[in-house]
Amino acid sequence: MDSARSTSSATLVSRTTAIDDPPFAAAFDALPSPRTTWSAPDDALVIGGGSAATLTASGPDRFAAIRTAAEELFSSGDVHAGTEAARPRVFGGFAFHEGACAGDPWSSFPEARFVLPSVQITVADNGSWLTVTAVGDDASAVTVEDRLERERKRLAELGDDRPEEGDRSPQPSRPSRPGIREQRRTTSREAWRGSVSAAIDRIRGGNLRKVVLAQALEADLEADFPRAATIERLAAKYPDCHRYCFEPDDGSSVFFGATPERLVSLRGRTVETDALAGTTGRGETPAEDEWLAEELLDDEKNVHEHELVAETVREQLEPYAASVSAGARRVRRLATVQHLHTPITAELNADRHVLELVEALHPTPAVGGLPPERALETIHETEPFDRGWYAAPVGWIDAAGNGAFAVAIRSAVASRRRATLFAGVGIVADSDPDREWDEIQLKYRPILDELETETRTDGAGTDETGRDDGK
Ligand SMILES: C=C(O[C@@H]1C=C(C(=O)O)C=C[C@H]1O)C(=O)O
Repeated sequence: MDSARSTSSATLVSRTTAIDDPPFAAAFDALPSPRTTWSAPDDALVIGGGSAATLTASGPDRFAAIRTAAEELFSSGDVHAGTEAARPRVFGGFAFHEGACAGDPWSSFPEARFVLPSVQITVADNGSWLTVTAVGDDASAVTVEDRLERERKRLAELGDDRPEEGDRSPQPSRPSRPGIREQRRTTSREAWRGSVSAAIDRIRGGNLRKVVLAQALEADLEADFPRAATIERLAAKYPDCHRYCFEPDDGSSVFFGATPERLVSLRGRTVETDALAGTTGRGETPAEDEWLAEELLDDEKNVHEHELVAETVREQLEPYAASVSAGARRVRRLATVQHLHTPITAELNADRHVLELVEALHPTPAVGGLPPERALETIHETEPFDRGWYAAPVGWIDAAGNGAFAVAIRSAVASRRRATLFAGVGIVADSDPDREWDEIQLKYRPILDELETETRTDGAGTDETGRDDGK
């Protein structure tokens, strides 16, 4: 049954104060669960803790249900945000499809869940801010302002532990990477070849144009998974990506990642989105990188795979838009892979809520396929694991219905001693199962590099495939 549940009932009270730049890991560790972090190249860094209100929903109507619940939550408010970046926003995400959160490691993740943090740290271009928010009959300006002052003092004490400039005394080091004791794949190389061939048969049979097939990799960790340190390292390594982390209510695990793919951002009537599909590796040298990029731009199979996405995104936006325009196709270079990328912008023909666009666009053929129903059927029949929030929309919504959503790829769920990683590839008629297998290994690298004790520098994935060829 579909459901929408909100723990909010009455007024929202929110107060913000300017603070010194907080030490990320100490601030993250000091906040209560459920914690959220969000940062993007054109967005402030947010670290949220606790919940002033939680919106959850399930079933096919989960997008509309969250929208209604968010509109209700934001319908009345006593807000002194001080700066735009610290205005009340709910942060969260959706399951890839209905029923995707049934099994491990997703059982604590609802099919849609957004949290209005009770304490939020915002690091924006114009400084750092601390916000306290409460919702409900007993929320009052006095109690929120009291709490703000207490949280400010607590945070300032964390900041006191930082070295003075020029202080050369030994500093506590970041927790190191946990190390991997054992890895298990959901899909053997043989099973993969079989699934890709079957998908290609469907495509050649005319039923399907493209399908994105994914795998999961379960890693048992040698030491506890260091949440804050991992998020910090991903932020340093992937400054051009959307970085996200979401804890379920019980804080028992965390879904996190650094994705190059924006699903949609809406500000007023201006929409920005990306078509991102078609992949090659990184070279050993700048010249080799260039050569691989040129080859990718000219490669018929990758360009076809990419154009299916770009065309579909444009078509899906058209009913909502006064104008849609696409930039030139280019190559997006990341630490371990390079992708074909087309930036797409649109002006809407009427005021819309960002979740209307999220629902219209998800899943794009970059993570689902074409036609969507056939692709989803193929995914269901093929993948032996639950996608959960992998490859689904994650982001934020504000009171005006603006928002920013990313596609949650290059991601994993980690509990104390276990991480489950996800990666997928687009299959078209002339895909080669072994090359697609190799591409999946490259797409695990951003997360795997944060779990293994030794970081490799070549980015080619040979170590991983060499140790375990998936048989
Ligand atoms: C599905 C993933 O990536 C998607 C698939 C791509 C491809 O097939 O070339 C490229 C980028 C993403 O749109 C993933 O990383 O898990």
